[in-house]
Amino acid sequence: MKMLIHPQVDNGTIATAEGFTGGSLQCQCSHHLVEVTIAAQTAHNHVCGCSKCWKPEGALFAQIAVVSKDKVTVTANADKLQVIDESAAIQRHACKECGTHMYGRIENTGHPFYGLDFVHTELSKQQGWSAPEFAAFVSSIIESGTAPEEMADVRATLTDLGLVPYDCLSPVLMDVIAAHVTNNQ
Ligand SMILES: N[C@@H](CCC(=O)N[C@@H](CS)C(=O)NCC(=O)O)C(=O)O
Ligand SMILES: [Zn+2]
Ligand SMILES: [Zn+2]
Repeated sequence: MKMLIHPQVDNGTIATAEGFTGGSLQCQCSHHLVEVTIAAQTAHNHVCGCSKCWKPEGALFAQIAVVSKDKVTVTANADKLQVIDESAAIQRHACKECGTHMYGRIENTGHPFYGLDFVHTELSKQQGWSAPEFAAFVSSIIESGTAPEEMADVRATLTDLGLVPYDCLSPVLMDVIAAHVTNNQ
């Protein structure tokens, strides 16, 4: 049975636009919206099944990509942002009013992904952001209430959508982490 994964991928993904140089993200408030401007194309876009990443209402997965933190600026209503868990590796800055996560930043300079921010490009009106490539932390959706019996359908749906399911990150990103650990011993 086909499962609903996330509105950005359920009906096919929007292709990456060549020459795309960024845009802005808005939170879901009806007024005084938090706005984050991203002055670059994103990379490693994927859907994430972990319990910590923000998902729109009803979605099984989050949609998330990375971009250099130097390219990320809060351009409106920054006072509405708060870090939801100071102890997490990814400091997720969320709107206090609507709960939308606007960007996640790694502050630990020794982290393999230090320098990258995590952003939900579904919050942008612009089209052409890097397209989702894979599915991460698939088994983790069980921690948010999906029955283990449904996992075969979830994995088959992801595969049909061209999003290879992984239970951690993609091999390319796992290699980045392993190389970082090795080079810092
Ligand atoms: N099974 C856990 C996995 C959480 C997890 O490790 N998430 C990954 C992908 S976003 C991560 O890198 N987390 C770091 C963090 O949340 O700071 C859950 O669902 O809560
Ligand atoms: Zn908001
Ligand atoms: Zn996640």
